Formats: sequence, structure tokens, C-alpha cells
Amino acid sequence: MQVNADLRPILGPQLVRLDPMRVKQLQDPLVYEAIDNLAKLSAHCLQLRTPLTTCEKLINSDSTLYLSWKYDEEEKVSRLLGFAKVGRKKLFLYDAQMQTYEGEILCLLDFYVHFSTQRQGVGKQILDYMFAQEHTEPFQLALDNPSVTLLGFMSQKYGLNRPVWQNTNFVVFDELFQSLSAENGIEKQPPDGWRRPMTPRRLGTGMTDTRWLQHAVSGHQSKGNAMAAPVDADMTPQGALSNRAHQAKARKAHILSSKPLW
Ligand SMILES: CC(=O)SCCNC(=O)CCNC(=O)[C@H](O)C(C)(C)COP(=O)(O)OP(=O)(O)OC[C@H]1O[C@@H](n2cnc3c(N)ncnc32)[C@H](O)[C@@H]1OP(=O)(O)O
Repeated sequence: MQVNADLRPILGPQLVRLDPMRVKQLQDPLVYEAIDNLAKLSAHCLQLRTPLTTCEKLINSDSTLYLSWKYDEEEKVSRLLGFAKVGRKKLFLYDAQMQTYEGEILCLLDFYVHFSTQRQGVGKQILDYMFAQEHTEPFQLALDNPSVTLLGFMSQKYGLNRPVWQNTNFVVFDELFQSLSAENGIEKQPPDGWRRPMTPRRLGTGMTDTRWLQHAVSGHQSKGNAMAAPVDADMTPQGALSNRAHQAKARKAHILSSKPLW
């Protein structure tokens, strides 16, 4: 996303953290427009009608935008390369054994690298910077309705290949639960803001069958939602145009066609 101006005095370093206050302080229509346009590409890529991110929404939210950009000395233009929007949300989670957890967790809400710059390490740079700034480990991140590309990315770049889909369409990784599990019979202290309810919420007859979760985790090739398989569904030239709406629809159809739990 090109801007015919030198944004160095406005944005500073090439990886920049823009919290709502900082976005408001930018007061620069050119930057606002460029960020909004990049976010529109992200939405287009995911086949969403409305962008998940706009500067106006950012100013009125608790979310933080991590932006990668660079100034081209020769052409005297600035280019926005990509962004990650994160925010802390209170989530109610199940692990693969249907054990329940509740807590505030950092969520990746929107993540996009300009199509001309993908697969050149920009996405990893943005997330590494974000993890350092947020003092968070990759396994502690929840993904909001991730694309197949993002799951492949997390698997390849951070070795996280056991996604646990939640019925809210958030995905967390099994390592998150492992980090909370008992060691040598002694319960680890949960991180701040976390608690494990003493009695798991009872669903229906109270049976905690893991069938649905196992299917969702390992994916079902014939239904085209092989979530743990590193991006085999995304190898076409249009691969980057991952379709979250389609994935959600496919997951829903799969869930509806499965034998109910109760
Ligand atoms: C919560 C959400 O926001 S879900 C939406 C996530 N966003 C998208 O799916 C939009 C389209 N994709 C993108 O914008 C980017 O590819 C991102 C943001 C996922 C990753 O950014 P990049 O700069 O490409 O990442 P980076 O170069 O650091 O790592 C590349 C890795 O990502 C994965 N990847 C990126 N693009 C693809 C693709 N088209 N097909 C398969 N894997 C891909 C691969 O693991 C790849 O590693 P490889 O090139 O060694 O095979």
C-alpha cells in the first residue's frame, strides 16, 4: 500500500506499535487512508464484506495495531507492508478433554501482509515484534477464526500444530492448556486473570464426549477443513485468498452432519 510521502517523521521505525491513543495522535489523513486501504485488502482476501479494521474503529477500541512499513529512498514513497491487530478478550475455553478454562487472553483479530510482499518474512517479523511488546509467548495467543494460511504459518513458524477449535470460532493451541496442567501432581498457578472452574459446566446429560473436538482438531479431508494439516488446501496461486467465510461454513456443515453429542 503506497503513500506518496515520507512517513518517517510520522510513523518512526519500520515496525510500529499503534495503540488507540497513538492512532488518534497520528492525525494524518494519508496514513489513516493507507491503513484503511490495507485493511480493506485483508477483508477482501478473507471475503468479508466489511473490513475488520479501520482507524476509526481502532481509536474507539482496546485493540492495538502492529504495522510494518518502509520508505523507498529511490522512489520517494512509503509502503505499508502488513499489520496485525490484537486485543485482550475474556474467553471461555475447552481443551481436547472438554476441561473448561476461563480467562483473559491475547487474541489475534486481523493479520495481513500485502499480497506483493507475502512469504518474505514480514508476517513473522510483525508477530515476533508483537509478542515481545505484549510479553506473550506464541502458544498463549488465541486466533480469531483463523484462515488455513494462518494455521499453516503458526505451525511452520512457531511449531504450533495442535489447534483446538472452540465453538466461538476462536482457536487456541494445545500448548496453552499444557502450560496450565498439573506437574508432578501439583497444580501450577494459572496466569493472572485465569481460573479453572472447579466444576466444569455440564452440557446436556453431562457427558463429556470428545468426539467433536477430535474431528475439528484433526480435520476432515472430505469436508475440506483439514485444520491441522499444514496448508495443503492453500497451495494454488490464489492460495493467499484464504476464505474464512467458506471455512466457517464448511465447519458448520460438518458439525451439523456429525452425530450430536447429546
Ligand atoms: C485471525 C486472522 O487474521 S486470520 C487471517 C490471516 N490472514 C490471511 O490469511 C491473509 C492472507 N495471508 C497473509 O496475509 C500472509 O500470508 C500472512 C499474514 C498469513 C503471513 O504473512 P507472510 O509475510 O506471508 O509470512 P512469512 O513470510 O513470515 O511466513 C510465510 C509462511 O506463512 C505461510 N504462508 C503464507 N502464505 C501462504 C500461502 N499462500 N500458502 C500456504 N502457506 C502460506 C507458510 O507457512 C509460509 O512459510 P513458507 O513460505 O516457508 O512456506
